[in-house]
Amino acid sequence: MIELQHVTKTYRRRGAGRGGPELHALRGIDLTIQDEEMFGVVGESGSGKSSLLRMINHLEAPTAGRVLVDGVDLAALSPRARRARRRRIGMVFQQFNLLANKTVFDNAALPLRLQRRRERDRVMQMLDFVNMADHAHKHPSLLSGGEKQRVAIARALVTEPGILLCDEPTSALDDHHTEEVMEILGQIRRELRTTIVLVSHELDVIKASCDRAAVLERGRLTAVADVVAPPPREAFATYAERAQRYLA
Ligand SMILES: Nc1ncnc2c1ncn2[C@@H]1O[C@H](COP(=O)(O)OP(=O)(O)OP(=O)(O)O)[C@@H](O)[C@H]1O
Repeated sequence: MIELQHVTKTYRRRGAGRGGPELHALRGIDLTIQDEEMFGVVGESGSGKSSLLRMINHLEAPTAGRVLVDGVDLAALSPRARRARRRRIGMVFQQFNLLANKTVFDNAALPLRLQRRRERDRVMQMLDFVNMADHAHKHPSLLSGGEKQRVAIARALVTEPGILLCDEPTSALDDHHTEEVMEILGQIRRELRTTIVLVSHELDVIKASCDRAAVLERGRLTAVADVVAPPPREAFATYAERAQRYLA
């Protein structure tokens, strides 16, 4: 379970020195995310979505309030214990953040290598899970955006995290690759029983995948909505066919 208890995050405005004006990115957020939920976070640009996500793995520390993950406050741990806990939380980003000079395999293996673990089977298993095992020897420059994101997901999962944080994972992708990535996130949740927190400004993506979603406005939590799934979409053979039907 993830609990945010009256979390506030204040930044010094970019370029402002000490004593300069402050920017309130999050204001008094109270929020509980249950195990195995697919939980959305929506809001306009600058509303605090990424800041909220980065609180959960303590990439950012709250200015006030507490963040508990399975009852543990990461801020109260030693740096070493915090690092160990953080490994139980995976993260994927809009821009994939793959290393260009490493193969798909080496990119996916990176979190294990950092722990001096060589578990080839585990890496291949995760690449297989995201349907990228056949591309293991390739470099990222040869992959489509959707394929890159699938490798980034395999990398995030390789240490078997109980929580996966996704920061705009489909925002750089076209519709087809967005569906592919969202299908995989659904599969992760169903088969690996991972709790997923999904930040997106794309309401369609949240509606199609999440159980509940937090709505942020200028750093405040304005609602936590129970998401009602949309009616099944018509299946179209091609993007062109769908575009024609949608636009007409
Ligand atoms: N490290 C930082 N230093 C100063 N200000 C920051 C920092 N990180 C975020 N901010 C500011 O905090 C506010 C919230 O930013 P955040 O990135 O959390 O919002 P967001 O909803 O994820 O936006 P976007 O969708 O554009 O990524 C913004 O005004 C942003 O400029």
